Amino acid sequence: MFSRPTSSSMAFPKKKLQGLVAATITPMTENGEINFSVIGQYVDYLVKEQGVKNIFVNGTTGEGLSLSISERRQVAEEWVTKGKDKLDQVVIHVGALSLKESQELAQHAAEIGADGIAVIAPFFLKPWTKDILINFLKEVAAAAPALPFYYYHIPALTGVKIRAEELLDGIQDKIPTFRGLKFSDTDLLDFGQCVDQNRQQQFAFLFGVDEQLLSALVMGATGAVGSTYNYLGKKTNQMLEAFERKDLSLALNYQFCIQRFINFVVKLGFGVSQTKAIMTLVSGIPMGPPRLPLQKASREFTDSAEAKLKSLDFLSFADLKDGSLEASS
Ligand SMILES: CC(=O)N[C@@H]([C@@H](O)[C@H](O)[C@H](O)CO)[C@@H](O)CC(=O)C(=O)O
Repeated sequence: MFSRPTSSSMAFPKKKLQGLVAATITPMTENGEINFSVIGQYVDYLVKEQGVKNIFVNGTTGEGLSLSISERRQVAEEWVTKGKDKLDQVVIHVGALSLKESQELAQHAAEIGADGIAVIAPFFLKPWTKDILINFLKEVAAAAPALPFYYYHIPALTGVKIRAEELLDGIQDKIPTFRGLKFSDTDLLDFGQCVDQNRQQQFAFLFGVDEQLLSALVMGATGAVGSTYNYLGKKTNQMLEAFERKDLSLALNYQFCIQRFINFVVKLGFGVSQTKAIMTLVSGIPMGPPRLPLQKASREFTDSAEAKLKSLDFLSFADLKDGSLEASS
């Protein structure tokens, strides 16, 4: 299944991770098994229909922490294999409660030729200080010494509230492979200070709250990782282009439009299950149900989301593929 040279013999990718990064969904069958058969089609959809060429695998959206270690390895391999010569970068989230498991996944990511690894803070027995968290991350990063390392900051889910700004202070002395931050939090003071205090570094600052991306771009975000880029990648890329051209008014129009959709679904109850249902609807690729403890999105949710997407002109009726509703009944 491995189709790329091993990373131990490769230098870091020359290009900094930037632009949109889709936090991939892990497609599943109705029986709850991973549906590897649609991943090739999923890659093509992201690249051709959404203009998204970077992915973040086995993260929150990918239900990475709900998969077994063996499943995580297989999912990572499938994305790397199917993304070869099509995707720019494949970053694998290898965070786990067990340091050993995290190291095993990091090493595996290097072996299969992934472009980077990311790690969340362990969230059951938690690190309570910056130094302890750094020690954990350092041990994981050391298992893949040739891969760029990203810290995945998502305090609302991990419960680890150590500020990213504090963590980044001197981080490369401890973790030489550190290349950036995936910041999934709404604290723009913390995010802005991460950028401001590390201007001399070439770090990637990847923002993870899709509905607030424009504000983060103003603060210096160099890219974004998120669930909505699976199906709103094209729209968000238009916002990025407007921002690049310094057409802030147009960029704001795009952001507001995206916010209208996210605001609508958040009020209905929005999470990974709903992301699976929306992606099935928009792409026509069956994403299947989520794994317990998550519950499948209701038919009512999907119908409302579909109506909203149409009213915002995010898809024409022709964009809806046959059978696209099957996973949301
Ligand atoms: C809590 C959560 O799932 N946040 C999403 C966002 O993309 C989020 O779905 C979006 O901003 C809508 O609220 C991402 O930050 C998660 C992510 O990047 C991942 O799946 O690893």
